[in-house]
Amino acid sequence: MALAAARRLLLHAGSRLGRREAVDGARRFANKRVLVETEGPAGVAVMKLRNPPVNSLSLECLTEFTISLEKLENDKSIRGVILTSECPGIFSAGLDLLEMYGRNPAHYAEYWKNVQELWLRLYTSNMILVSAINGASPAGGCLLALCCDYRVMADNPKYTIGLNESLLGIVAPFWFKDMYVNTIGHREAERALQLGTLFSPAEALKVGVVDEVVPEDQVHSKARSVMTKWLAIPDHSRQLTKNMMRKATADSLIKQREADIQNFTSFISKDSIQKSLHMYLEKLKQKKG
Ligand SMILES: CCCCC/C=C\C/C=C\CCC/C=C/C(=O)SCCNC(=O)CCNC(=O)[C@H](O)C(C)(C)COP(=O)(O)OP(=O)(O)OC[C@H]1O[C@@H](n2cnc3c(N)ncnc32)[C@H](O)[C@@H]1OP(=O)(O)O
Repeated sequence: MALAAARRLLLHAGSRLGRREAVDGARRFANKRVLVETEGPAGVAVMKLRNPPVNSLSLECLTEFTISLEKLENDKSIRGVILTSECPGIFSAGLDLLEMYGRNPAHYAEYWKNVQELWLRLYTSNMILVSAINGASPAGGCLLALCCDYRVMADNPKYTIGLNESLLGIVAPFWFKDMYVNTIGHREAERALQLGTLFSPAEALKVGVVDEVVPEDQVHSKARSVMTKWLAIPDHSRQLTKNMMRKATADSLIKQREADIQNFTSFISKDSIQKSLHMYLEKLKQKKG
């Protein structure tokens, strides 16, 4: 209930801000953790995640992201979205570990419902989505990129991308796995999921996790030029084709959303899984020295 009220408030605040910030035909609206600007080719919005330090997908961030996407979907002048990050060196650190550790089952269920919601919206969006991956992109960060129609990644060997859940002692759910298989094929996905592989940009390009790797200072211009190419395709034929390619994967979650929430909740609540997450969080802390 509280979340629904927050959602209404944010939608309202976002539209007021959108009007107030209109300058020279470029428009912007912002929630605390997501900034949306329309710039560049007509009909294109740039969506920037800004949840420092690492753009982890906290419940608030997921909610704001979903609302921003909903607003763009409802704006018939917007045909494409470039998804990127405002946090230096990080695209997104994925799901927020603190939402999955040390909480109660009701919280886990609420969190997972919102993860599902964002995924379904992104994966089935009618808009053209291009990701400009300008930093590290593990697990849920990789998931965001995989939802896009095209992925451009910065050529910086410090940045890695992949579904690394197994390294945390957790398991990517079937719909993460399905999307990975759809993108890189069964054998590569099987290996990468079991090993929790985080690919360098060059490796990611080789296996097909990303479509293009460009020098870091060209990620945004390349994403824009890719977008221009995709915009040249009639919307109706592109959208019907996208739907044909993605519907079965999305439907398999839609058919069992409740069961999936329950699976997640009981899995993540297990002592052994909480212990693994604790160890992983400690490792992240120790890394700092
Ligand atoms: C058959 C049964 C199946 C049942 C299955 C059912 C359901 C499925 C169950 C579970 C599915 C869960 C799916 C999970 C998906 C995820 O996305 S999990 C998150 C994975 N993310 C990561 O592994 C990334 C971890 N972070 C890093 O590697 C690094 O932080 C970095 C992103 C590379 C950035 O490095 P750096 O710039 O050096 O920053 P720091 O490491 O110092 O981090 C800064 C602070 O941020 C905190 N942090 C980092 N990542 C996260 C995160 N994901 N969530 C929350 N917080 C994070 C980090 O701890 C630092 O905090 P402090 O400053 O120390 O407080």
